[in-house]
This record gives sequence, structure tokens and C-alpha cells, in this order.
Amino acid sequence: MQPNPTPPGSPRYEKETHIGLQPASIQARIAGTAAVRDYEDKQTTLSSAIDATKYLVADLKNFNHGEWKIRYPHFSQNAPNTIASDDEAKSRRPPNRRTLTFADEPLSYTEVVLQETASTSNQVKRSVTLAPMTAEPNSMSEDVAGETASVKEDFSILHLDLNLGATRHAKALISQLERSSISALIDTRLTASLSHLSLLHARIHDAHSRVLVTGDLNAGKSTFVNALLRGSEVMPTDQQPLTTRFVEVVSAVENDDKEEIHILNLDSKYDALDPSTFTVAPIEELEKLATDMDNDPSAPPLRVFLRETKNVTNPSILHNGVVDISLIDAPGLNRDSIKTTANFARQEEIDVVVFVVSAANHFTLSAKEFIIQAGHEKAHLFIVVNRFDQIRDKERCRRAVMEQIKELSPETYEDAKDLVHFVDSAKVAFGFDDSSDDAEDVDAAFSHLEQSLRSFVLVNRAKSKLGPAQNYITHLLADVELLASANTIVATQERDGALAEVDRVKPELDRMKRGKDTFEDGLVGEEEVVTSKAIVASQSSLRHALDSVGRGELAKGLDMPVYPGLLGAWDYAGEVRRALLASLDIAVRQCEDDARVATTEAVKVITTLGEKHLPVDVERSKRVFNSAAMFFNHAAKKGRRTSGLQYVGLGLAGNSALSHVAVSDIFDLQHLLFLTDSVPSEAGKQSAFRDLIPASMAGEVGGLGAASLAVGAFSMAGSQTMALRTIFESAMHLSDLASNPVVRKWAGPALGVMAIGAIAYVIYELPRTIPRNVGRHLRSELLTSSGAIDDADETPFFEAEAQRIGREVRKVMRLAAWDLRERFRTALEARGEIVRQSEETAREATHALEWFTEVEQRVEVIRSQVGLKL
Ligand SMILES: Nc1nc2c(ncn2[C@@H]2O[C@H](COP(=O)(O)OP(=O)(O)OP(=O)(O)O)[C@@H](O)[C@H]2O)c(=O)[nH]1
Repeated sequence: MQPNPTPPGSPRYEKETHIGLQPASIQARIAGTAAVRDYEDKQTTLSSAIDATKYLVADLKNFNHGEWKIRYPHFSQNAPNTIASDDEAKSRRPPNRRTLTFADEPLSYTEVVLQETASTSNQVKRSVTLAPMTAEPNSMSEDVAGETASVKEDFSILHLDLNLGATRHAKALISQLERSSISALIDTRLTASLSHLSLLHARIHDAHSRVLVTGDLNAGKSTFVNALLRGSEVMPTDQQPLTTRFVEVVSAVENDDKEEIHILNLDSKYDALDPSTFTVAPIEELEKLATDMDNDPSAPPLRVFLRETKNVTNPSILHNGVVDISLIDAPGLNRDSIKTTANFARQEEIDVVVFVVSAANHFTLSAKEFIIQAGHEKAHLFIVVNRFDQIRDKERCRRAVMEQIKELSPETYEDAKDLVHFVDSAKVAFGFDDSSDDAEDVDAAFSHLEQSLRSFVLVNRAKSKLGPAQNYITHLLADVELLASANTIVATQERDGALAEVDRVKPELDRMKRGKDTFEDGLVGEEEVVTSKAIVASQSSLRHALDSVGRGELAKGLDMPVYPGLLGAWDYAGEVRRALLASLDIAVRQCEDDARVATTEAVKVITTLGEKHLPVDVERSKRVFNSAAMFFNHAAKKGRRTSGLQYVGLGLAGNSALSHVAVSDIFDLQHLLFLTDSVPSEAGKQSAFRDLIPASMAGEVGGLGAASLAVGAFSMAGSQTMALRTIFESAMHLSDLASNPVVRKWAGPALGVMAIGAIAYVIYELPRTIPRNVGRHLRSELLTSSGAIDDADETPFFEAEAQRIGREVRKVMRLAAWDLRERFRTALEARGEIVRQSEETAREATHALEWFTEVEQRVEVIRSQVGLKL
């Protein structure tokens, strides 16, 4: 390696260093140190921006997961339902006006204004706001229209790539996805974004820079690398194309100061600390390994750890005390290697691409192709025009080359002073011929190149290391902002919709709650009133009917059977019995009819109550109350009271126990002789017969004996009351006379006559007494029996029937009330649920609204950090 031949302070030194009065190396180091300091500041700022973005994205993820399923907006230029063609529709709408739909809800849309602003520091700000209702296409100023005409509608980083094949249909398919599916897809994007942010974080803290040296075959790449390594002839060089694989030269400091070669294992990611990812070879084998003609462009790269010659004043580019730089010597470009090299250059870790071109050959086709390809990733290239010494007309060559660069890489051409260098690497690499006149010029040119390359690596390291992070965060923030503003719109709409729903339903709910007790009381009250009225009315009319039957009277419309004579008295009694029972059945039927009418009215009252309390939109019962269905089918169902008379009551007449004729139905001796009611009267209500017996004599009546019969028989001419009174009086009289011998003498024949007369009379009176007897007996029986075959509890007939009618009425009322009550309850619950859910939605949407507004603020803060000029 040749020391710098220009002593500090010489005029030539000042001319060539371009910086100042100090030696170029010192100037370069000062500039480098300042650049590194600046870099470190930017690195710190960007690092905290990355952290803040990570928190933001993680918060978004959590929010999406736990609190609000983030909606994915879709913007379209066309107004919905437009039948105009795309072009027509677009031309009539303001350029930044869009129709916003959400992937999970493609049918509802909102008119919005999509805004995109790009600041000088490359900060992209994209957000969406509700379109003003009155905005007319022509009201948009030219400026605004022009500025926003090319607004990007889609997301760049959070874009949901559904990989559904033809993009034409992708939007249609995404529209069919549910909100939760979309939210899950967003979650996946956020997760990917988080891990990418971690990578970027690691990258901006990575102290390594890698410089790829590539160029045409034989352009002098290896020679240039050797020159950069201060003349240590590391890379083999030859007249013939030589380098056949990528060789990365790294300072041995990174390998415990050990010089050796690592042959990278293509199957695994290289890790200097993991021996399984490479094979070690001695440094002496470098030439053999790097120039093996059997290598193809995909041969595993080599990593060479090189111990440098220590040169304090002018250290090699590998180790300059600030960052570690490695140089990668690439095989010359040809058809086979161009793709591999372009791919290599595209690697994120490659900070700088140095393109070596032979001054004599200018840019070959392969070179042009490579530069154009590499230009997509790395706008700026460092171009070394080598073997300049061999050019005679240097100015012409310079012009020609610059013309080509201008065309191939305009950005590089812009910075040509620092990025394009015409040098003679061989002289620097292999040493100067001291006699050479241009030695100093050559060295100065190469020093300038080195300084520029260092600066390009160090100063632009910000771009290569921090740039991707800045670029990524910028776009991510724009996406987050767009997502947040779109979700703000949807949250506002959801909140307003939910609050409107609460406003609509809550008053109704409150009204129902307030009216609930009145409604309930009304239902219960009506049921109670109508039921008890039916019971009382039935009791009264049935008791009345029973009393009539007790007097042997038939119901209106029924005729007393014809008395067939003494011989048919038994059958007659049976028929009378059935007729009287039928009378009761008719009375029962009448009670039922009355109950039907009352129930029909009460059902109407209940329906009115329902109309009053049920909200209008609640469906009313379609059931029509059919009162005829009341009291129906009981007999058939329960197998009781199967009256032979169709529809005549409940069939008391069919009760065999009741229709059974007893002797007393014809001759009620007990009644005639003892004047006793055969059953105790109802409490507090003495029978008409009993009224006639003085209380003091009641105990003696039984002792009057058979004598009463004859006396009574004669006395039964008038009303029954009179006859009975006469019986008493006669009996009393007879007992007084019994002590008289005359009376005793005539008593026998007289009694005989009286008995015959009595019997004749009784027989004569049978057509009238049988109904009374039967009626009395029936009445007595039905005062202690419900009349049902299986009656066991001695409930009076009228009471049992009244209760039965009451039960039926209550059943109908309960059913009618139950239906209403159910409808009321369901409506109340449904409204309660709507209010609850709407309030919940409003609460969540309000929270989301606040949260997304906060996200937009956070985005602004991070953006101010990321907006630094790199
Ligand atoms: N005169 C002159 N010759 C040079 C210069 N640079 C390189 N050479 C010569 O050009 C030949 C090729 O140099 P290399 O460095 O092997 O070229 P390369 O681009 O690495 O070759 P491959 O990697 O095989 O494509 C060698 O003989 C070098 O001595 C230079 O600046 N001036």
C-alpha cells in the first residue's frame, strides 16, 4: 500500500481535498464524525418513532381484538347506483370525492372526501372526512381538484391482499366477508406490521454497512476492492475474467482478529456465531475459491475476514472506527450473473452499490440492464469509471460517460460530483511508478473517491438504514390515519344511529314500564270482577231454580208429563224427576249463557286494555274469542253428565242416582206424618214447613204417631199450610179425647173411615203431590250434592255449578290476559333489549370515536418525529 504522497500543506493537497486546509483524511474523519453524530441523533429519534408506532399498532391490534372490530374501508370513484359509465361518473364528480363502503357492509355507503397531502419531508398524510352535503362538482376549485386528482385510494401496508385470484372479483368477494373475518384479516396485517417494525428497529441499530462492488467483466472490480483495502492485494486480479462468486471482505476484528474464509451455507441464514451455517477455509485458499471456473453465479458466497495493515492517518474503508463496512466483490456481469447480482443488490442489507465500469468500454448492455434494475431499489449508485489512465482523450470520455449516466440513473447524475469518479485503481492497488507524472493526480482522485464513498456510506447511511424505516412508518401512519378516519366516520354514524334508536324506543319503554302495573292490575281486576260476578249470578239463579224445583215447578218451556193413572204412578214419578232435573239443566245452561255474555264483554275490556298499553307495532292476537266454545266438550271429555237431552244443561237428568225413583217420591209418609224436612235446611234459612211448627213442640212432633195420618187426611182440603195446621190441631184434640170412653168406643170405626178417606185422597192427589215430592227430594239431594256422579264433598249443586262456571270464565280470562301479558312482556323485553343494545353500541361507538381521534393525534406526534430530513 502506498502512503499518501501529497504532504499536508502543499498547494496540490489543498486543490484536491476539496474540503479545507487540513489533510483529506482528517477532514474526511471530521466530516464522518459529524455525519455519524447527526446519524445517531436521527437514529435515536427514529428509534423512538418506531417504538411509538409499535405501541400504536399494538394498541390498534388490542382495540381491534377486544373493543371494536376495526372496519376496512373501500373507496370507489363511482357514486352508488350510477348507471353512467365509469368515465362519465368520474368526470362529473369532484376528483377527491369518493363513495365509502365497508367490506363487511357493501350495501351501505357514505359520500366522503379523501385527502392526501405529501409534505416536503416525504410525509404522506391521508385521511377521509364526510363530504359536505352541498358540494357540487363545479364548486371544487381547480387547485384542490388538481391536487387531489391522484389520491391513492388503497392502503399500502395494511392493504388486505386476499389472494383471491382475479382482482376484478376480489372486491366482490371481500364484500361478502363478515365483520369479524375482516377484523381478523386486519389483525394479521397489524401483526405482520409489528414484526416488520421490530426488524426495522434492529436494522437502524445495526452498525454494519455493506458495499456491493459490481460491474462489467474485467472492469477492474477486484483491483478497485484491493485499492480500497489500501493496496493489500486481497482479491485475485487478472487480465481474464476471474471472479466467479460473491466475496465479502470483512475486518478480521469481527472474527476475533482471525483471518479465515467462511463459505456460506445456502440452506441456512448465515450467522457468524453458528458454525452450521458456513464452512471454514484458510485465507490462502481465497484465490482458488473465488476464481474456480466451475462456480456458477449461484455458488455460495464467501466471507473473508481480513486483518488490515494499521494505518492511523488513512485507515481503510473497512474499519474507520465508527461503523463496520464490508466490501463485496461480485462476479463480472454477463447474461448468467446479471439476475443474481441484481437480486443480491436488492438485499436490504446492501447499503451502497458501487458500479465499476471500464472507461474504455463505457456501459455495456449488461451494465445498462443492471443499472436500470438496481435503480428501482437504490436510486443512487456510486459509479467508478476505472482504467481512466488508459484513456487518451479524457474529457471526451468523461462527457460520453456522463451522458450515459444521465440517461441510466438521473439521480446519480444529479450528484455526479460525489457519486461518479474517474480513477485508475490499478495504480492505487499495485503502487505507483514514482517517475509517473500523474501519480499525485491519480492519488488525489482516488482519495476524493474514498472520501466520497465514505460519506456516501456514512452520510447516506441514514438513507440506507433509516430511510426504509422512515418510509415504512410514513406509509404505515398514512394507512393508520386513513383507517382511523374511516372508522371515525363509521363510529359517528353508529353512535348517532344508536342514540336515535334509544331516543325512539326509550320513551316507549318508559311508558310501558310506567303502565305495567296499571295494565297488570287491569287484567287481574277484570278477571276477578267478571269471575266473581259470574259465580254470584250463577249461585243466585241456580238456587232460585232449585227452589222452584223444590216446589215441583218446571222451568218455562217444559211441560209436566201426563199422569197415566195410579198404575203408572211409578213411571210418572220417574218422568217428573227427569223433567225437574231437565229444568235445572236449563237453568244451568242459562247461567252458562249469561257467563258467556259477561265473558265476551270482559274479553273486549281486556282487548281494549291491550290496545291502550301495547305499542302500536306489536302484532295483535289474531284469535277471535268464540264464546260458544266455553263449557263445551266437558261431558265428552270427562265422561260425566251425559244427558240424553241434547244441549240441555250438563245432564243432571243423566245422573242415574238422581233419576232413580223412590217410594217416597209417590207417598212421602215421613213428610205427611212428621212434617219434617228430610234434610236440614240451609243454615239461617228455615223451611216454610218448619216455620209452622212451634219451637216448643218440635220435640214432640215425632211422638204424635199414626193418628195424625187420618186426621191429616181429612184436613188436606185447603192449602197445605192449612192442612198441616189442622193435622196438629186434630191430633192434639184426639189425644185429649182418648180418656173419654164414648170417644174410645167410636174411635175405631171413625179412624177406619178416616184412613180410607185419607188413602183415597192421597191417591186422588198423586198427580200433584208426586211433582212436589220429587221436587222436594231433589232439592234436598242437591243441597248436599253437586249432582255429579262422583261427588263426594257434599257441595250444594248451585255452589258447585257456580264455581264450575266461575272456573270456566276465569280460564277464558286467564287465557286472554295471558296472551296480552305475553305480548306485553315480549314487547317490553324487546324494547328493553333494543335500548340496552343501542346504549351499548352508542357507548362503544363513542369510545371508539374518542379512541380513533386519539389515534389520529398520536399519528401526528409520531409523524413529526419521522418527518426528519435524512
Ligand atoms: N491500466 C489499468 N488496468 C487496470 C485497472 N484496473 C484493473 N486493471 C487491470 O484489469 C484487469 C482486470 O482486473 P480485475 O480487477 O481482475 O477485473 P475484474 O472486474 O475484477 O474482473 P472479473 O471479476 O473477473 O470480472 C487486471 O489485469 C487489472 O490489472 C486500471 O485502473 N488501470
